[in-house]
Formats: sequence, structure tokens, C-alpha cells
Amino acid sequence: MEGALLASSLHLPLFSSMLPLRRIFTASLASRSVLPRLVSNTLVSCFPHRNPLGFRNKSLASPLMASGFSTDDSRRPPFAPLPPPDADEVELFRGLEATLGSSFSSDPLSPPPHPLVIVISGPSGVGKDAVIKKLREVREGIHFVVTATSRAKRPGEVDGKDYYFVSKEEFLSMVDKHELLEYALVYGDYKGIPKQQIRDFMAKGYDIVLRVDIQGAATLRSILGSSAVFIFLVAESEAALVKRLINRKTETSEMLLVRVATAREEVKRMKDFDYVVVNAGGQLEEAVKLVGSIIDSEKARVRQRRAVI
Ligand SMILES: Nc1ncnc2c1ncn2[C@@H]1O[C@H](COP(=O)(O)OP(=O)(O)OP(=O)(O)O)[C@@H](O)[C@H]1O
Repeated sequence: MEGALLASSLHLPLFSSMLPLRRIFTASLASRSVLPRLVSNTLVSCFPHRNPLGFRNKSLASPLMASGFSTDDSRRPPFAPLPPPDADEVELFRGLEATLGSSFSSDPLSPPPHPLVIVISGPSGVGKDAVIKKLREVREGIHFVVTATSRAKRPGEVDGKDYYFVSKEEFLSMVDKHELLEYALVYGDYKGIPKQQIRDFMAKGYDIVLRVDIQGAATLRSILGSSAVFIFLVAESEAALVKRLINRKTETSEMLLVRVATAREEVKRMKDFDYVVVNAGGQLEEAVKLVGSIIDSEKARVRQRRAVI
């Protein structure tokens, strides 16, 4: 009894230390003999008249024929041997086509990319306009939606390019006619996105960039869900953002206070976005490059986003 206990206590660690060896041994047995037989038997029972890869070339098919299924199929063209690998490109190409039994298509293998809707947002003064202006210079195939606004034009802004500057009455009439995808009252001024403009450019294959504040981005997320790409722009720090706003010299001190306090809250909404891009002081081009890379990656997605406006 004592001996048996001693033996089992000695054997257990020995047995467990041998487990990895046992696994390797079993795996190698399986890979050398059992698995190939299993695979070929399964294929034979599924495709008794065909070789499983559809080869018409006996030399390629023969290893798979070992377990005894035949290639005689009266519908097949006569057997043609594959040209040697040093044959010229055309001969080899044709030979491969003949062996596979169908010609190679030159159609693109990837589906045509669907126009993207890209929402760029971030706190006031972070550089949304600056990033979009630069992006406009360096990328083609994007339509930058011109927002309608009831706010007064700033020096240098052009009607129809920077914004559609409309009166409050005109803006509210657009709302009544359901012409806006989204609109909001921002710091006392209305801002809204005209739908038709987006539809027209998407129909022509353009990607769409929308520039909205955080409140607008939240509304768009509820309308578009994950069918659009949401990018959150941030400054490198809160202090940098405040200095940028001060230096823009477009706000009174009271307006600055509201924007800065709001920005603090808005940064917390970053988690509702798909991407964050830092627009650091003096590094506008890097930020724009990153936005471009995001657009490129989105275009390479296997499952494309499909926004319907
Ligand atoms: N990377 C940067 N480095 C330095 N200055 C910048 C950078 N990006 C933007 N700015 C400047 O910061 C100020 C604010 O930028 P901009 O007006 O583009 O912000 P915004 O997010 O569009 O603001 P708002 O939402 O209030 O319209 C501008 O004077 C702009 O020139």
C-alpha cells in the first residue's frame, strides 16, 4: 500500500512532465498519417467524380488522387500539361487558365468604395476651420459641406464658401421645410447642415466632410449611428486651447469665458467619437495628415460604412 502510494506520488509529476512530449508525439502521428487520410476520405465521399481543387492537370491532381478517386469526366476539355515555370509570362498565364478551366478576370478584386461621411468636431477654438481649410488644399474628392448660419460674417469669410450667411428668419424657414440634416442654436446663432447639398455630392461619388460643434456631433451620431466617421479634434492641452482662442481675437472676454468653460465639459465627450486627432500648436499639417490617414484607412475597410442622408 505504502509502495503503491509512493509509486503514484512519484509517477504523477513524471507523468505530467511527459504530457507535452505525448502531445507532440500524438500531433506528429496525426499530421503524418491520420489527418491526410481523414481529409482525403472526406473529399472523396463529398466529390466522388472530381478532384477537390478542380485541377485539370494530372500532375497537380495526382497526389490527391492517391486514395483512389477518378478524374474521368467527359465534359472536361482534353488534358493539357502546365508549361514549365521558365516559360514566358503569356504562355504560363494561358497554361494556368487552361488548367483551372476558366480565364482570369481583370475586374477589381475590391468592391468600389462607398462615399464616406466624415464628421469633424471639437471644442471652440481647437482649429476645426483651420484643419478643414488645409485638408481642402491637400485632398481631392471631398465635398466640404457649407453650413448655413445666422451669425454675422467674420472678416475674411466668404458667403457660400465658409458658410451660407442667412438671416434668422431665412434659417427658420429652412427648418420648417425639413431642409436641414441637423441644426442648433450655438452661442446665440443658428447653424445647420443643408441635406440636398450632401445628397448631390454623394451621388457624384464625393466623400463628405461635415464640420460641427460637439452638440451637433451628438445629434448626427443619433441620426447616422456608425454609418459615418466621427473625428474629435483636440488641442495639446487646455492651456494651449485657451491661448489659441485669446489670440484669435474674435470673442469678447465674456464670450471667451463661456467657450472655455464649455470646452472643459466637451472634452469629456471624446469617448463618443471614433478617432481623436491632436491639433498641436504650430503642427496643423500633422493633424491634417492624420485626418487624411483616417480617411484612407476607412476606405480600406472590408465592411464599408454606408451613410444614407
Ligand atoms: N495647429 C495650430 N497651431 C496654431 N494655431 C492654430 C492651429 N490650428 C488653429 N489655429 C488657430 O487657432 C484659432 C482657432 O482656430 P479655428 O477658428 O480654426 O477653430 P474652430 O475650432 O473652427 O473654432 P470655432 O468652433 O469657434 O469656430 C485660429 O486663429 C487658428 O488660426
